[in-house]
Formats: sequence, C-alpha cells, structure tokens
Amino acid sequence: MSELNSPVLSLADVTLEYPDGDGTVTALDHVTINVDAGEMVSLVGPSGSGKSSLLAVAATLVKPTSGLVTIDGMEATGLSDKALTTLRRDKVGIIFQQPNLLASLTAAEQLIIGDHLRGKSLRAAASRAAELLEIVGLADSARKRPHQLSGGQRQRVNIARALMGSPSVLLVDEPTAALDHERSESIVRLLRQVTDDFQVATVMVTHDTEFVPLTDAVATMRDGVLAAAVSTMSPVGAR
Ligand SMILES: Nc1ncnc2c1ncn2[C@@H]1O[C@H](COP(=O)(O)OP(=O)(O)OP(=O)(O)O)[C@@H](O)[C@H]1O
Repeated sequence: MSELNSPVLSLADVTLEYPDGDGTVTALDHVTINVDAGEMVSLVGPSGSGKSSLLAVAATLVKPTSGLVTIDGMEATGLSDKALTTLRRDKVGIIFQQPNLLASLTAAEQLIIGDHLRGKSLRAAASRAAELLEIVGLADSARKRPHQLSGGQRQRVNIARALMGSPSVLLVDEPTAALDHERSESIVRLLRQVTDDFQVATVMVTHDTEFVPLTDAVATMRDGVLAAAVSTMSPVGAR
C-alpha cells in the first residue's frame, strides 16, 4: 500500500552503467524522478539519451548500478528475483511501441490468457477483459484477431492488456511510433484517460512533443542526465 501523498513510482539517485569494451557507458546518471497516482509524465530526449534505460529500470527489468527504485512504497532494488517478479506482475503495466499480439488469438483472448496463467479464474479474467475492451473503445471487436484490427486498434488492445493486472504504474515506450497523426492523438488521449480513471502513475516516452500538453509534466533526458520535470499546465490549463 502506498502511503498518503507518497509517490507511486520513485527513482532516487539512480545510476545505470553498461559494460562497454574496457570501460562502461553511463546510461543513467544520478536520475531522480517521482510520479504520483493519476499523474502522467512525458519523457523526451534525443536518441541514446537513456529514455528506454529509465523505463527498464522503473519496470524493474534492469537493476541499477546504484540508487533506489520504489513502487507503491516497496523498495525494489533489495528484493529477490522472485519477489521482483511478483512486484512487476502486480504493480507494473508495460506498453511497448509494437503491440506484439499473438496472431491466432482474438482481442479478448490476448487479455485473458495472461490473467488466466497468473491463476485468475477464466470467468473473472473474461469479465475484466470485456470491461477493459469497452473502456478502450473495442467492445465490438472483442472477437477479432490482430489482422482484422487497424494499427490503432491493436495499440488499444495492447493498452487494455497492460491494465489487466490493475497496475499502479504504467510505463509506455513510444506508443504512437507506428501510427498516423489522428490515431496517435487518440492513443495519447486514451492513455491520459486511463491514467485519470485508474489513478496509475504513467511515464510515456515520446518523440511527439505536440502531445506533451496532454500530460501533466515533461522530463527531458540528455546523456543520461534527467532535467527536473516541468509542469505542462499553463495558467489557463493546457489540457
Ligand atoms: N544493453 C546495453 N548494453 C550496452 N549499452 C547499452 C545497452 N542499452 C543501452 N545502452 C547504451 O545506453 C545509452 C542509453 O540508451 P537508451 O536506449 O536508454 O537511450 P534512448 O534515449 O532510449 O534511445 P532511443 O530513443 O534511440 O531508444 C546509449 O549510449 C546506449 O548505447
């Protein structure tokens, strides 16, 4: 359980070094970021600046060289691999650029299979899947397979699937990279809506700076260094 007013996602003084020949490359250099429930932060910066590394560390997929990662009050860097897997499964939703849907499964089955494998009853998983497909605007497409869906619809399935486990944190990597402008905007608006409705802490890596005003704050990476997040709210309200 998160304490009142404490951030849901917190990276504190996180450094990540990768081996590089005889030396190391510093992908994250003393990065600190806090994201609250219902807050959506855009993460921008040039290629190679460390954005994907930040998401990987926040997702607990990569252990930082130093610093602390806390999710919903649980400090991740000290946990065993087993406890980390449980934390990730229960608390973290990840949305990659490419939806990576299974070709033979319907939209509903893409959502149900993960939950069922995690031990949830088929009935409960199917009911949650139906609810989420409706939220992402795909109630009529539950029985369609990936090839029968547009790119935008496939990304909506991807978003619904990430929400199946009721995560506290949503980590999104370039969700609009493969979409045209109109579909890109509707996907970012959907991410905004689910961030608000489910009160998740969302970090979205994006190159589309025009959608940044739909988010609460923008954080900029450069050479592994994260500049302090800047609020996107104008005095008259940017949203
Ligand atoms: N597995 C790895 N092994 C070694 N170096 C890596 C690894 N992953 C990333 N790096 C290096 O870490 C730095 C940050 O890379 P990262 O992929 O996090 O940047 P990025 O901002 O996400 O870039 P892009 O926008 O191109 O995806 C780069 O110098 C990259 O070459």
